[in-house]
Amino acid sequence: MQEVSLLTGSNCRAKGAAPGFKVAILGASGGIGQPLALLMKMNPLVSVLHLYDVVNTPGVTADISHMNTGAVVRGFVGQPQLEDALTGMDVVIIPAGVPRKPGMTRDDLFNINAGIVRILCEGIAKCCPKAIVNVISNPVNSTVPIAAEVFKKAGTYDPKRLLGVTTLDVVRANTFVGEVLGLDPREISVPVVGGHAGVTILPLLSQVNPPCSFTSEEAKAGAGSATLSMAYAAAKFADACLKGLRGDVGIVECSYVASQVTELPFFASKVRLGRYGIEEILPLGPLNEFERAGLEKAKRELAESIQKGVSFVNK
Ligand SMILES: NC(=O)c1ccc[n+]([C@@H]2O[C@H](COP(=O)([O-])OP(=O)(O)OC[C@H]3O[C@@H](n4cnc5c(N)ncnc54)[C@H](O)[C@@H]3O)[C@@H](O)[C@H]2O)c1
Ligand SMILES: O=C(O)C[C@H](O)C(=O)O
Repeated sequence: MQEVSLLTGSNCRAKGAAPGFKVAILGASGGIGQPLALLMKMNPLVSVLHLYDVVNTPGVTADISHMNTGAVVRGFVGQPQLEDALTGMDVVIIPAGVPRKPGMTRDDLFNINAGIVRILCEGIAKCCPKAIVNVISNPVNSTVPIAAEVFKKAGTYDPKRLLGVTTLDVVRANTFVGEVLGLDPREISVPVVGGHAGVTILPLLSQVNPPCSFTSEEAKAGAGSATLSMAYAAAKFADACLKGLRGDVGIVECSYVASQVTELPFFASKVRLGRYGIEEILPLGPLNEFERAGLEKAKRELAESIQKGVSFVNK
């Protein structure tokens, strides 16, 4: 038996796909990309899963492809294969780029990740301009505006289809609130608005469902870098996008999107997803005094991060 050869084939079977959507993960060999690939291979709404990275996708693809779920998996490695990875995709998820090390801010990643996101989005504009794009790469507050500018330049920009993934903030907030209240985190729904960095992450604890109250000490949420919980959050968000595409009703998630909820061009808040991406951006709702002060701080930092992203593409 040649056991070794089982994991060395590059692409797997190209037929027998279940009906469903075509999803690409760009950065699929990374700390987020690999578990995200696993979770998307398990999603019954996915018929074809393309795994793209600049390294290691043949092995990851062969490994994931052995899961006997409906999605057909294909691997693509290196920029010459980017176009094939993207052609025909309904949803593209981008966790490509460097993560931060201790002591760094998410903005410290800008210099490397801005260029990576630009190249990938140029590929999307060319090969699957109608795809729903989920941006995970940090700093999300700038990489989403970068993606928008790239799509504008290519003439393909549709703000309804570009979404920054902030689900991890919601997932964390639900977990922390559940722990404090001694409730099942699946029953908790904390809207987290603003953006995805430092003071721009604004959990609206006054709107927690079921209603509850916190002391200011309890309300200090923690933070940290993540791969596995991020993969879970990204898979949850992508699943919501796919359910929207399928036509399910009442699909609402927080996301960092082109927005008129504030005077800023981008802002994270609850959005309703549908067949064409974002169908409605929901208002912020009533904020308490603490949250109103937080919102002002968040907006100041967000304005700079957005401008930095826009200038990067237009310099
Ligand atoms: N939005 C969020 O909530 C959130 C949460 C966690 C991490 N992140 C961000 O996600 C990104 C990835 O994190 P990670 O821990 O998976 O990092 P990682 O280094 O483990 O993986 C990144 C992958 O991207 C690949 N890559 C690099 N350049 C590429 C290119 N040009 N095209 C395609 N792939 C390329 C790398 O080869 C690597 O496999 C980081 O920027 C991190 O800060 C965002
Ligand atoms: O903190 C990071 O740099 C990664 C990610 O944005 C997170 O919130 O865990």
